[in-house]
Amino acid sequence: MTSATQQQSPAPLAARAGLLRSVLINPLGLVATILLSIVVITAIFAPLIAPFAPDDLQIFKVNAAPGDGYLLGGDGSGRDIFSRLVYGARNTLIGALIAVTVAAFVGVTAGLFAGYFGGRREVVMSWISDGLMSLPALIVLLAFYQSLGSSIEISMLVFGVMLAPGFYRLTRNLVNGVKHELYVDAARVSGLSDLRIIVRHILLVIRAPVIIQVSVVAGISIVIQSGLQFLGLGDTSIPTWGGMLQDAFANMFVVPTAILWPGLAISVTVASLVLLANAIRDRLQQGNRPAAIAGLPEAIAKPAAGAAPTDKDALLDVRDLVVGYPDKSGWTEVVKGVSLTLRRGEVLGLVGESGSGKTQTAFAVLGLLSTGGRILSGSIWFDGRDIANLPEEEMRKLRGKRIAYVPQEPMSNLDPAFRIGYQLTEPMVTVLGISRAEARERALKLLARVGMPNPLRTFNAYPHQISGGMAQRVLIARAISCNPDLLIADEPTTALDVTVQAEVLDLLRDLQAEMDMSVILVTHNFGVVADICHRVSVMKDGRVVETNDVRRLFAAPQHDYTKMLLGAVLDDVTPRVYQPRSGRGVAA
Ligand SMILES: Nc1ncnc2c1ncn2[C@@H]1O[C@H](COP(=O)(O)OP(=O)(O)OP(=O)(O)O)[C@@H](O)[C@H]1O
Repeated sequence: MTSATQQQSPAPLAARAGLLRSVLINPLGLVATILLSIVVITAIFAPLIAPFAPDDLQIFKVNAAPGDGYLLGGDGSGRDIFSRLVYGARNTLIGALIAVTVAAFVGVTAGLFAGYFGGRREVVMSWISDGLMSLPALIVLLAFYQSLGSSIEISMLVFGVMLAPGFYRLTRNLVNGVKHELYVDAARVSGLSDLRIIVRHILLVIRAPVIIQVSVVAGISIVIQSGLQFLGLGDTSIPTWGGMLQDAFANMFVVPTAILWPGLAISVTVASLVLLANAIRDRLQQGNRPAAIAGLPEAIAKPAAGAAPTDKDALLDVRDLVVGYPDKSGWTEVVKGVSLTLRRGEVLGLVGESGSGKTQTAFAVLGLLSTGGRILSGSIWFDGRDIANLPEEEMRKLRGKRIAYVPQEPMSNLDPAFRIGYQLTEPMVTVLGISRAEARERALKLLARVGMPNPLRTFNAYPHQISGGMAQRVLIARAISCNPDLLIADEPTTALDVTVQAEVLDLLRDLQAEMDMSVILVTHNFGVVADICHRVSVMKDGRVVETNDVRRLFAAPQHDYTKMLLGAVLDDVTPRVYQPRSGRGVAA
């Protein structure tokens, strides 16, 4: 299934290509990119742009005013400030580039290997990193300056090593977060070498925060480098922004404006680097939403509300629901005009082959479509109110309290950091507004009700201390804890073994009858449908091809696709047909 809880896999190539475009759509990102491009182009083409050589002295132009032969005026030695600024960009950027390259190369390489292999390698590298971090960088730079001379390149090289621990820690933590992902295990199983896994599967996934760090560290390097040069610690024969600041400062009372230009160049460059980092971060926080969304016409996303259903017994009435995701050419419809009705106390099975749109229909009702997904048209009437495209704040009030959800993967839906008890009581305290003590009492009763042999032990356990079947029971307990009117269960037994599947289905059936809940059960298993559902809708290619009572559907399927599905299943399996407790169900 395609669900919000599915394992994340590396971003697709299209999304990666979209990063630059999305950064440029962000106004701050665009401004930062333009400014940085100007600085970089200036640095690269300095000899073509600068009208004079940086050390060209003209005795008559000492402290010349702007425009008097020199665009930005002359400095105290009669050199062109503009030309020195242009060449200064080149030297300053080279210094920053050295520091960033060394820091990123050393830090990221060490972080990748320490994070991936762990053990003693990680311990030793972490010691070195901690040791470097404990040194005062400026003092170390001054010491190196004393022993190795005035080369700013060497200073920046040393500074790069001092900055490497920042990259190391970031990379190591990121690698620790992804190295146990299933796709990394799959790469290992398929026989790829560690080096190839690190480069192809890990570095690629963690690259974004590293890029942000590069941007920030480049800014810091420019500031530190300029600071050192301002203090006179650098080769004064080379034009740099820091060196120009020093010259202008010494001459400040004669030409006060001269300090403005290098100051402005440093500030604009550093600010652009920081803004660029922010724009990348903003983009990453949005997820992989394609840039195409922003350009799509709003009108397409407005659903037609239609009239409210007249059947008072209908709790949910989905009409002509169309769900789409943006792609390069517009919208791809994954649900294409689905209509469903669910009466109070009824269990409706939603069946169909993989990719037929069952989960997307269920998620549209829950208001939980993945990033970019929209209800393009149609309506979802829930208890007399159209909830299609309801604001998230309103939807949140419904979810949990009136509409609950049981997912397919129980383990990945429990937070490993919190005890089961907390995860059960939290929604009750928030949604029902009851006290913690009351919620605890209810949670223990619920755990007993869903068949936990020792409710108190489960209440105090962490998710890793219980089995998959127990976790699914916990999630069912959590889903029903606020007495919802509608329960949406998305293949709730698929991840469980066969005996546990039957127990969980029995539990769901009993709870549904006890609480007279309406249930939508998403499944591709006709055995499950026969076991628990009153009615069933069969989906194919985003459409409902047939809706019928379970018995009638099994006895006389109308649509060829239903016949084909049933033919495929019933060859081998005899389903347990549901014995209803209320009059609404299907007679066996
Ligand atoms: N985030 C998404 N972006 C684009 N398309 C998506 C997205 N999520 C799902 N789809 C597409 O929607 C279609 C329906 O998916 P859905 O998850 O509803 O299928 P399903 O019937 O529940 O399948 P399964 O039984 O395998 O869970 C599929 O073609 C899928 O590729």
